[in-house]
Amino acid sequence: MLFNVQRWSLHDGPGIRTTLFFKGCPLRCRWCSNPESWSFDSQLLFFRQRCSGCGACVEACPQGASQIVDGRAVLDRSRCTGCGQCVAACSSTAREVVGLDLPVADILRLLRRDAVFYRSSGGGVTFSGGEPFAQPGLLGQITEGCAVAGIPMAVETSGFFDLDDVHAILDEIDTIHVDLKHTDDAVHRRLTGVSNRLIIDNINRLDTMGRRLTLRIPLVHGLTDDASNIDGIIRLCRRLQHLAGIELLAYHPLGAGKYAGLDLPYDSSQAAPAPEAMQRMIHRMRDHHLNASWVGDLGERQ
Ligand SMILES: C[S@@+](CC[C@H](N)C(=O)[O-])C[C@H]1O[C@@H](n2cnc3c(N)ncnc32)[C@H](O)[C@@H]1O
Ligand code: SF4
Ligand code: SF4
Repeated sequence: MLFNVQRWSLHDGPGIRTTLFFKGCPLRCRWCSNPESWSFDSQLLFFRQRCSGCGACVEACPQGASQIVDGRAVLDRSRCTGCGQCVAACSSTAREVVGLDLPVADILRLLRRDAVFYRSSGGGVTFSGGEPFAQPGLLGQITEGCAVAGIPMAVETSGFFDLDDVHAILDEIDTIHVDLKHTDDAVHRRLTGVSNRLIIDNINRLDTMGRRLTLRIPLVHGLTDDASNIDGIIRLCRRLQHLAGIELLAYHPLGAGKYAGLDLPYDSSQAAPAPEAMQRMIHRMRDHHLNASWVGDLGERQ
């Protein structure tokens, strides 16, 4: 299952791209801008502040998951199946279903339609998410179709996957971006819910296989921008033989509103490091002859 297909994307790799967002992720990064990607199932986003209290959703819901309480709808998520029947009924646009169960043939048709733009711009398709490698069956069928159609492929991954399971898929993918959120395992567990051992192991194994990868570090002030993390990343990168570069991503709050729509808590005190601190980190990495750059929210590079 996907949760979004973004055409004409200019920021997820070279040229004009189509980005496929895979639904489902084994991590729970505190700052994640795509919380609607976490569950592998279709889900309802419900924006209560837009609700007029008309009750149309109560009528439409076959599960009895919606009720009107104090003039506004209340959603019982333990009953909601994400079927989406209430979405069309809601004239206040307070409801949206996330989850696209598209046949692979339709996805490939869409990509082939844009192939002319990929060719003229050096672009292609980018697999993002969520975690694309958490759905190896779907990803494998798409990469196979893209390889036949000659469509260049890139991936944005958390690095948290079983490399032996996705070896053949990786062989088809031209450009690899792997995140490393924190080099300290205990901190990584606290911030993302999982150990970083598999991720670091995969980065080292990909390098040993001769794969050129770009390492991405999301920088959240007070969580991932500490000197020991930056030093750990420098140490790791200096050992890699085929590193294409390091991209520092400053935290942005663009996903904050979606947490409320999913009834998930969000820490709105999170912030990006100051621009001068970002520059200092980049210079520190460059002092170690690492090709580091700062990629802004709109993909602009410094
Ligand atoms: C949404 S993730 C999807 C791919 C994969 N799950 C991962 O984490 O690499 C795509 C990129 O967005 C970054 N990202 C996620 N939330 C962010 C935020 N609030 N601010 C800045 N970058 C963020 C991630 O670090 C990752 O590099
Ligand atoms: S998505 Fe389906 S189950 Fe959930 S509230 Fe709407 S109609 Fe009911
Ligand atoms: S790994 Fe990526 S998609 Fe998953 S929670 Fe972290 S930032 Fe979000």
